Amino acid sequence: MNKEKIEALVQEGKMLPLMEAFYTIQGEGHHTGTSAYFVRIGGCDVGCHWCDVKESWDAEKHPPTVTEKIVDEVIKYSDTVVVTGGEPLTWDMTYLTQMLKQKQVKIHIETSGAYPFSGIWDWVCLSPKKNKLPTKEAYQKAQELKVIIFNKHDFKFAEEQAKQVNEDCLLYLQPEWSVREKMIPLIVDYVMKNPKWKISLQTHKYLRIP
Ligand SMILES: C[S@@+](CC[C@H](N)C(=O)[O-])C[C@H]1O[C@@H](n2cnc3c(N)ncnc32)[C@H](O)[C@@H]1O
Ligand SMILES: Nc1nc2[nH]cc(C(=O)O)c2c(=O)[nH]1
Ligand code: SF4
Ligand SMILES: [Mg+2]
Repeated sequence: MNKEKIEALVQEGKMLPLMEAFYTIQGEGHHTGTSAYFVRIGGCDVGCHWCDVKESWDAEKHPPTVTEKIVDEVIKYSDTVVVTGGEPLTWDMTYLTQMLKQKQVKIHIETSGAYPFSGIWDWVCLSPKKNKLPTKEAYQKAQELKVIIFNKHDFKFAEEQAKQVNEDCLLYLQPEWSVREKMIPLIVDYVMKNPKWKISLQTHKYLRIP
């Protein structure tokens, strides 16, 4: 297939730059501890300095993969998929999620919400970033707000973000991994004083699984 044809299919969401896909345990947030198949799609321009998957940023480094093939792999492993990245909303998620729904898969997304919302989702985990705030639609669709705490100012950012989501949205504070030792005591204290929040830890890193 020539380059133009591939680019056109990627634009339509019929091919996607796939970085990796793996069956594991959801390590973070509301569904922590539950098995799921992860699909990590390359491409992200948000630029978080502490991002733990910087290799995902450049979409050109990840091979355009036929969306049906991604779906065929998912159903071999799990009835639940977590679509992550990179930033999955860089791409049109309509086709991928339609194909997954046809197979009765429960579809979760991990997103910064920074790009136009697309796709049909059973669970939206929104993790807003200061340098590129979520769209209005992302705030409305989020079932879970997961704010990363890198420094003290991030508690204020978390409260501002909590005002934007719908009233049923679950609220999580997650320590940035490299500063976890310093920030966990502050998060513990904050959640005890502000019980609408819960703690989310990257448990897969403690478990040493993908
Ligand atoms: C790698 S991102 C990919 C999905 C999407 N771009 C986003 O940021 O939500 C997946 C999750 O990991 C979180 N994350 C990334 N780097 C982290 C770090 N160093 N410590 C804690 N959480 C991190 C993100 O905030 C997001 O909730
Ligand atoms: N086990 C596991 N759980 C996760 N939850 C969100 C992840 C992500 O990178 O989006 C992630 C991940 O990379 N691994
Ligand atoms: S938005 Fe997500 S993938 Fe993009 S840099 Fe930030 S944490 Fe990494
Ligand atoms: Mg991760």
